[in-house]
Amino acid sequence: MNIIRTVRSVAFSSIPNRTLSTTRSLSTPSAQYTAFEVNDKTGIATLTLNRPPVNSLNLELLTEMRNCLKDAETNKCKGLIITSSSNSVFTAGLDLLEMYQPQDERVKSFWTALQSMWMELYGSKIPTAAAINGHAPAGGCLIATACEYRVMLPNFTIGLNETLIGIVAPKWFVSAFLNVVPRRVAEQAITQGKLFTTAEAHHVGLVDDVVNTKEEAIAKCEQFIASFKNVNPYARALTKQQFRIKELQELEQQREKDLQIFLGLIMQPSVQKAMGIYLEGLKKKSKKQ
Ligand SMILES: CCCCCCCC/C=C\C/C=C/C(=O)SCCNC(=O)CCNC(=O)[C@H](O)C(C)(C)COP(=O)(O)OP(=O)(O)OC[C@H]1O[C@@H](n2cnc3c(N)ncnc32)[C@H](O)[C@@H]1OP(=O)(O)O
Repeated sequence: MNIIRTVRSVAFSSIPNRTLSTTRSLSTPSAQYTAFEVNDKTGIATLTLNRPPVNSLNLELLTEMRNCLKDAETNKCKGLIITSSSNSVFTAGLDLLEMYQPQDERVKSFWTALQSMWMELYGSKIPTAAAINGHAPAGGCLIATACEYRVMLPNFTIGLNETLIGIVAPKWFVSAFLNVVPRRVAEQAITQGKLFTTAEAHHVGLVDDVVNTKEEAIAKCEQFIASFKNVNPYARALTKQQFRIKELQELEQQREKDLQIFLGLIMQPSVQKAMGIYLEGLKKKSKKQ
């Protein structure tokens, strides 16, 4: 597969209009798990998650994502689309191997990188959209709900399934979910660890649209971003901020406490045991396929 490397530090305004090739991707040697392209004509950036087999979010992928998000904003892109290079998985959520029998310093960096990536995405000044072209459990759902718009392909699943693994979705995972579905639906689903099918997710409003192909999904995201073309970007950003500032400030002020709560929970022997069993189940299933 062709891996497109991350574009860094390229002012969108400095990219000339070209008729033949309409996307630009510059490479940086450190981008391993993401492709980041800016469409010369539309100014829309696409961040493609590319960590086979399931785009599980490890420290390095989270760090790359955050860098791409910062670049998109710094370079004044018109909007940002997140999608996956896989045909069946948007992202399998957090890499369980980062949390199972972890090394002390690494697991702290991992959680801190997740907090930073989420704050960057949730608080992004530019319009953000998720083209969900595969399963999006837990951390996958977190990324989708941090965006302003979601479109999903049929017959996949999305939701916060943490309780099924014996862990707890932190408050900021839940608050973003609550932005898009009614409280009653959210409470029931998250306590059950429910993974919604695409059709169910659409029915409850967890995703805005359903389309059949990745290309259509990207086109829908582009339409959503283009819907702001007559809106002043500064006014838009400040208005968005009013909706999101509370969750952002809450996490910013409590980052260390949030980290300690996370460590306290995942380091419990019963949680480690449950995670080990869950991982074993995934591996057995994967071998059978
Ligand atoms: C009071 C407040 C307290 C707050 C405390 C906070 C604590 C909260 C902590 C964490 C929050 C957690 C968030 C998460 O995101 S946890 C991850 C949840 N993800 C999942 O449950 C998804 C698991 N995966 C799947 O269901 C499937 O893999 C799939 C549907 C995504 C894709 O299926 P398929 O294409 O059939 O792939 P395989 O299942 O065969 O998997 C291939 C390969 O990948 C491994 N794998 C899958 N998912 C993960 C993962 N999330 N992490 C690591 N590895 C994963 C799988 O084991 C296979 O490996 P292989 O056998 O070695 O090939």
